[in-house]
Amino acid sequence: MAIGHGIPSSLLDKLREVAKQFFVLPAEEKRKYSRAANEVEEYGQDRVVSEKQILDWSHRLCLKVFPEDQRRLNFWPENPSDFKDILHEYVVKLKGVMDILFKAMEKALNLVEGSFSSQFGDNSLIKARFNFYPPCSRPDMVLGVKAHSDRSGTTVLLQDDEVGGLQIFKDDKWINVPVIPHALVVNLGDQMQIMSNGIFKSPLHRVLTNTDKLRISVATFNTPKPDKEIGPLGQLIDEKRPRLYINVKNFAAFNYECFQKGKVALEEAKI
Ligand SMILES: O=C(O)CCC(=O)C(=O)O
Ligand SMILES: [Fe+2]
Repeated sequence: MAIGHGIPSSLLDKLREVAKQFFVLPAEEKRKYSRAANEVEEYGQDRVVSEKQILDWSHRLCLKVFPEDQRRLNFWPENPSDFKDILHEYVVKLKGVMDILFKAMEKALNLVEGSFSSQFGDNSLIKARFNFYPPCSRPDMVLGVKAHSDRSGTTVLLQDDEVGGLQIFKDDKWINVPVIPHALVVNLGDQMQIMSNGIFKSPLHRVLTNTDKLRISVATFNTPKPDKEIGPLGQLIDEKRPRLYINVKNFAAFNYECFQKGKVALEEAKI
């Protein structure tokens, strides 16, 4: 949980506000931003891959924000009119926070500066995902997001300022993540677990639904460029800590392949 990250509270409030304004628009209006069936970006629900699948109780708007020239601006909401500017301002500031995070993680493990960030490449891929969880009459039956670990390198999450629901799995228990309105939740993803040779963990987490309140969150994922091969840093491999993972390119595709076979990517990447 990061406070003192330097992003003004007023900007975080505005981001949540425009997200809410978009989400409460009529379905017709939101459908303009719907993704194509084979895409994961833009507006929609879980991708349906099987008839037996239980869908998450959420809608999502997923937008590529960096590299800037890869933005698909026609999918960035026109309504509310300040959505685009506020998202841009937020992600520019957040990128700065992400760069500081790399330095802090490198320092924590006594690594040469740039060890992690160079594996991401000069123009790493950053996506913002707006999660909207409508009130749910049967919170005992369905989750807002099923248990998962993030496929990213690093994730920074802006939670709802009032409504909790996020839990992480630690010591065999689900633990509530507290709601601190202007804090950012830093969550490391699978690729950081691999790069750190298992020292940093990519935790399992999930989101509960609730009966009477809408919840909003904005998750921003920083991912190495797909053509970059990532793997455990040489500086973190020695006799006491042998290499735990193979090198992987395009982890998103690797993950999807594993998922199709009913396997877990982090397990498949183990030596
Ligand atoms: O809504 C949240 O608090 C978490 C969402 C999440 O885990 C995700 O988008 O990967
Ligand atoms: Fe997540």
